[in-house]
Amino acid sequence: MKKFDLIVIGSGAAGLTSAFTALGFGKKVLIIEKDKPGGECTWSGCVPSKGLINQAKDIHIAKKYADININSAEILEKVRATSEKIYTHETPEVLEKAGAVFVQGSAKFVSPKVIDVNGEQYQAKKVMIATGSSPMVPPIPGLADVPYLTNENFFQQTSLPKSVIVLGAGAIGMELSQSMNRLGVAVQVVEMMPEVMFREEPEFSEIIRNKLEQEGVEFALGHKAVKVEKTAQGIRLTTDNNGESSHFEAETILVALGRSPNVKGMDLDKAGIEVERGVVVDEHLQTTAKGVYACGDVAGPYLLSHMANYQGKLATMNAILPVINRKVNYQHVAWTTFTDPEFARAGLTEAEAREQHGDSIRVYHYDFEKLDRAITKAGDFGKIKLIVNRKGKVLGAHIIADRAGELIAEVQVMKTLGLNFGKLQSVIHPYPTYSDSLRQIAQQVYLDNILHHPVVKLFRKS
Ligand SMILES: Cc1cc2nc3c(=O)[nH]c(=O)nc-3n(C[C@H](O)[C@H](O)[C@H](O)COP(=O)(O)OP(=O)(O)OC[C@H]3O[C@@H](n4cnc5c(N)ncnc54)[C@H](O)[C@@H]3O)c2cc1C
Ligand SMILES: NC(=O)c1ccc[n+]([C@@H]2O[C@H](COP(=O)([O-])OP(=O)(O)OC[C@H]3O[C@@H](n4cnc5c(N)ncnc54)[C@H](O)[C@@H]3O)[C@@H](O)[C@H]2O)c1
Repeated sequence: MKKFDLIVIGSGAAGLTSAFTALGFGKKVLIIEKDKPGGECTWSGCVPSKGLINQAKDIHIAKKYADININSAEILEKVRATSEKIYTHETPEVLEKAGAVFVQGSAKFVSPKVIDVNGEQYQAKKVMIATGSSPMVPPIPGLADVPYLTNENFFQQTSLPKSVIVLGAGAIGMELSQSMNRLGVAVQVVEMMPEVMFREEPEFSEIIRNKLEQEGVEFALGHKAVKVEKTAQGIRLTTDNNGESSHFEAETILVALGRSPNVKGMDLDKAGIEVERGVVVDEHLQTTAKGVYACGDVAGPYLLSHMANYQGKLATMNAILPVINRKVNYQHVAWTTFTDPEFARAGLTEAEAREQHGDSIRVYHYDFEKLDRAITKAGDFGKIKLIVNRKGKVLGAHIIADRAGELIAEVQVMKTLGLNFGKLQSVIHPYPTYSDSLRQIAQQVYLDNILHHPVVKLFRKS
């Protein structure tokens, strides 16, 4: 039986980070992958979705100036070419050149440290589960009998449909709905919650929905999908809205209702590895089997590429260098939804901040109507909400703006390093820039820090 320091199962964002971390420490690493390396991010997630979003944005702008003939077959070809380009950094040859052994096939546990692939067994001192997640397809009557889309087959289509029902107004539903609509597809979004992106700052979710509605995306909120039928033209969806039935028709349906961890067929029970919402891990990312770790979507709780990287590195260090044994820390998590405008977030919503810190929090609202850079580009829209504690340290930030994903990074630095946001007022920002908005908010935080200082308060009272 071939022996390794670390066996990594899965080579998406989490598995690749894990493998490269261990290789960096000179460890003998086996990567087992049932498909091509790269995982969801490269083939059916971040990369192709952003490829589509960017092309749809270009076309949306161009349509203001000219009649554009949209060829969705060509657009999807370009999207796939982008994935192939990223893949050139992740091929089995690249992985083997970096020192890993790559085996193609589905991994199954024989015992905690022995893995079977295609009938051959491999042993390791430590094992990393990084098998990702798959679209969650609930047992809605009739759904299994119609040819539905998920992120897994969406980017493989030869062309876009004329009309689509998008089930779910989460990150996938919102990003793909806007892009498809901009590319000429009639889009109806069906969401069971009363607002889109229900985990986000509510007033910001509403803004982003209004933006998509203005462009022509239709929303049915508070509608739970209950039945799907095939029709001559495509499909018919029945929903339940507080006991009332409604019907929606379209050529096809896209299911974007959340994710399930990829654990089927892995015989995790033979290794004593427990699964609940994902593979159960402790604060060191070790599973219920000693020496077996898990990272990325299969473990959760944040199903994001950068969190897969973060966890992949931490879990691997804990596995191969046990003296380190760091605890996972989710205090400073940020993400961006790549609608146009983008919607970025770091930390708590206002309600969460109030619940945890009481009414001592301070909330700042900033509108790009005040920002010279935005004024120079007519109609440039942007809003920022910043929540700080009584000391001026960031608890949460929410930004809707062009390139909000870049802007949030500056807030994220202040937040993660525990810096008083008011200090940013003394940092020279180029003019005219979007990031100058953050300096302007910092100016206000700085002044309020002074006004809220106990000594100043005393003087102001007297
Ligand atoms: C449409 C869409 C857009 C997204 N956009 C973003 C974004 O903009 N930003 C962001 O941060 N996140 C985004 N995400 C989420 C991101 O794609 C995932 O969080 C990330 O890819 C998870 O990485 P992973 O390594 O955990 O899993 P995966 O990338 O799924 O990798 C798991 C790998 O394991 C392999 N595997 C599974 N089972 C086995 C087995 N038994 N044996 C061997 N191999 C196996 C799979 O083939 C796969 O290659 C998006 C997701 C979707 C669906
Ligand atoms: N830009 C990004 O970072 C990005 C982009 C896309 C996806 N992702 C990741 O992928 C994950 C999965 O995305 P997703 O959009 O599939 O899931 P999600 O959990 O974000 O959204 C699913 C939505 O479906 C709704 N829903 C569930 N059952 C329903 C039913 N029967 N009828 C109507 N609505 C129903 C839910 O209320 C929810 O709003 C996200 O959690 C995110 O972490 C990230």
